[in-house]
Amino acid sequence: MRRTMLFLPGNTPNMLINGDTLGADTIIFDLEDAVSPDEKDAARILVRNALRYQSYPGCETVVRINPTDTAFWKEDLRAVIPLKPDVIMPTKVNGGAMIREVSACMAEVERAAGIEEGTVKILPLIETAMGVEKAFEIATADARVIGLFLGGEDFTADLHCKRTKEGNEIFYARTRLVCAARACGIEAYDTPFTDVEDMEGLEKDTEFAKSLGFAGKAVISPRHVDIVNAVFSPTEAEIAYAHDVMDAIEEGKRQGKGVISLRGKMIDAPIVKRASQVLEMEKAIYGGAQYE
Ligand SMILES: CC(C)(COP(=O)(O)OP(=O)(O)OC[C@H]1O[C@@H](n2cnc3c(N)ncnc32)[C@H](O)[C@@H]1OP(=O)(O)O)[C@@H](O)C(=O)NCCC(=O)NCCSC(=O)C[C@@](O)(CC(=O)O)C(=O)O
Ligand SMILES: [Mg+2]
Repeated sequence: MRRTMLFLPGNTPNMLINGDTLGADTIIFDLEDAVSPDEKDAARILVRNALRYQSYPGCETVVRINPTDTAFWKEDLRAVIPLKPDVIMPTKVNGGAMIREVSACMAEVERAAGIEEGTVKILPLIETAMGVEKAFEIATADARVIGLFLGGEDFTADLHCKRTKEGNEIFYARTRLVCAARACGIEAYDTPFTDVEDMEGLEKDTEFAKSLGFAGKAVISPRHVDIVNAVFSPTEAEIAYAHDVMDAIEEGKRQGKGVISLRGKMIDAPIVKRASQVLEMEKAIYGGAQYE
């Protein structure tokens, strides 16, 4: 479950220290664009120490590394992989070859550190026109890939267009990523909403991302966590309905029927599939059935 993925700039110790207490499902230690080139070494040491000395219970840990055309990315991997973050996020990913290159370097570091090869996963950040066009190739490039993550700011810069709150300019990229990810049985995660003060805009943007099929969204501020978590969590009514669907389908089975009706609406296999997804989320969030 990755409803919210909170970015923590790697060079800000106060943000790294309490990252897991802010309610996000995932925290992303950033060594890339939130860190200026002359702070890269310091940030790498800080993130390494955070992974070594802090524990982040209940939070997935991701490290966002620098692009493969920089002098930094291999150093990033050598510094953090021995501390076993859950996931590495390569940046400006524009094809499957880049993922294989990162994965090969990760394997080298894993072997040297005595860690089973393949332990640390990959969540590619797709934020170029080429990356969007090659989304499926990226998703299938390596067994470590666990999802696709859209970066709207760099993507619109690459398109030479303005990023707007309405998001028409990223609509194609959003749907393309969701479709490529789901075609491979993995999930897509949406770009952050960058206006820290606009909670109404955040909620609208998050609702829209969810309606397209995204499983979660990045956030840059702890103030955004509750809204994004709420949007990506099933409501009480959705959970109650999912239980009713399961009860109804069981009753239908007893009566030898594949299709039944619940409060005047047809219930068949896709509806049952969606209901079971809601119940899985209920279990993941509440540790069991919350409403029966
Ligand atoms: C935005 C802002 C400067 C606002 O600052 P403000 O000072 O106004 O925030 P306030 O709300 O006043 O802070 C109140 C208290 O919360 C603490 N606090 C704030 N943020 C926190 C946080 N993230 N984690 C933990 N703690 C936090 C703060 O330390 C303070 O604590 P305290 O002093 O104790 O009261 C700040 O949030 C921030 O730096 N965010 C992270 C930015 C970042 O990582 N960007 C890179 C990743 S995105 C990216 O790269 C996108 C992409 O890759 C993809 C694409 O393409 O889309 C691209 O290409 O663009
Ligand atoms: Mg970016």
